[in-house]
Amino acid sequence: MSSPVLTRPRPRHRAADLLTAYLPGSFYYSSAGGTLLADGVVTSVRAESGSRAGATAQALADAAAAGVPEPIAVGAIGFRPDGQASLVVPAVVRRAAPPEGEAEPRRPGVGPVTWSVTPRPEPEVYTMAVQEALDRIGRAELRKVVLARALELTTDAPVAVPPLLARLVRANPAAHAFAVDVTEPGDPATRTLLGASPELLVSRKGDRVVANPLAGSRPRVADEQENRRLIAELRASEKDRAEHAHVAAQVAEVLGRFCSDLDVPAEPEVIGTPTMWHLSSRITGRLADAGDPASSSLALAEALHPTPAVCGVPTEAARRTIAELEPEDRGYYSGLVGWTAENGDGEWVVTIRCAEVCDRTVRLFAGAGIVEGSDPAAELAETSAKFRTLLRALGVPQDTEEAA
Ligand SMILES: C=C(O[C@@H]1C=C(C(=O)O)C=C[C@H]1O)C(=O)O
Repeated sequence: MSSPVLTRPRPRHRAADLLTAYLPGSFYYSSAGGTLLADGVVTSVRAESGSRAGATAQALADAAAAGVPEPIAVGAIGFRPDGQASLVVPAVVRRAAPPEGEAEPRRPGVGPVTWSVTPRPEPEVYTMAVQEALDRIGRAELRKVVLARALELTTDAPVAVPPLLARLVRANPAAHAFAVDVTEPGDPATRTLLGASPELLVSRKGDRVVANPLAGSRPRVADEQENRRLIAELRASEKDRAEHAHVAAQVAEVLGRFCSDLDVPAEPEVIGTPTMWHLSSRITGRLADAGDPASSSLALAEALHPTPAVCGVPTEAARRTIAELEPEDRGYYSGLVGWTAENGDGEWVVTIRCAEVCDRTVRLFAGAGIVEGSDPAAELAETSAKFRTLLRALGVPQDTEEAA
């Protein structure tokens, strides 16, 4: 560890100022709970998969012993257990209230930019994979699997991340917006993972925990009457309710191991983002032993990951199916991103509606849950709709969007 860092007593900042102050290399996170901007590195947490919560707790204890006041760890963990992670104890942490859509600073737009878009794999290959997954579900090899696909966008100049992040936050201040430095050796420039996730994996404050799994979706359209029809259809759809029930049941089962009280809604509700409608279950609980390191926010997040919102049921069969049917490695997509404090409090979200930006290239991922009754063409359309969160922030024209 490097020498202790001097931090002044924490001033209150304006959310808009923290967004303006963000530069690639920093960690930004905002949600309805507040805004956080973290800079500098006291320690990088190095840990093998599965033990990241333990290594992070150790790094936080070391930082506190070295004089860092109220240290936190921030970062992202990839989808695969043996995949990458980027977790640090930052030197300076600034916090502010939640972002407000109106009051955001005016930042220059991203465009006009010409993008070349490459779907990976081709849409027909994706629908064939969905059909293969349906065949496996039909043979009872598994009950649910989430299949994802990627879009690679390239332009002729380096992509500016700060205005892109500002547009994501402005478009949906209630989303869990994030930007994380995930640069790897050999990258030609800083690599940033950024996005606006609607899905809370777990948050913890004292002995209170909240998880908000989503699954079961419809695209959101411009016409309000059609939106009302889509919401009613989603609420009534047996297929979507089954897809959602898998996720809510697994999240409740895992949290139940740590909680003395757990409140699981009997029925999902429908929530909206600017681009999608989702079935949602807000699950709340009280930890049996908040002082147990196994109940820190990151330990809970690792225990929950991967939920069937991004993997499937049973988990191992779904993992194998994903490895066999998805040609692209997911990297950080469908992992977790967030922060954890020394006392165990923190907030982690599912890394979706996101992209990795490096130099002139942007890589987007989106997935859809496949269960008995899924239609390959509808699942392809669902992934296209999910790409829109990022495509709109990038200013990609509608016709290019439709081609995706
Ligand atoms: C996998 C994604 O989203 C997840 C899958 C959903 C679904 O299949 O209905 C809905 C919300 C998310 O839990 C994604 O956005 O890439």
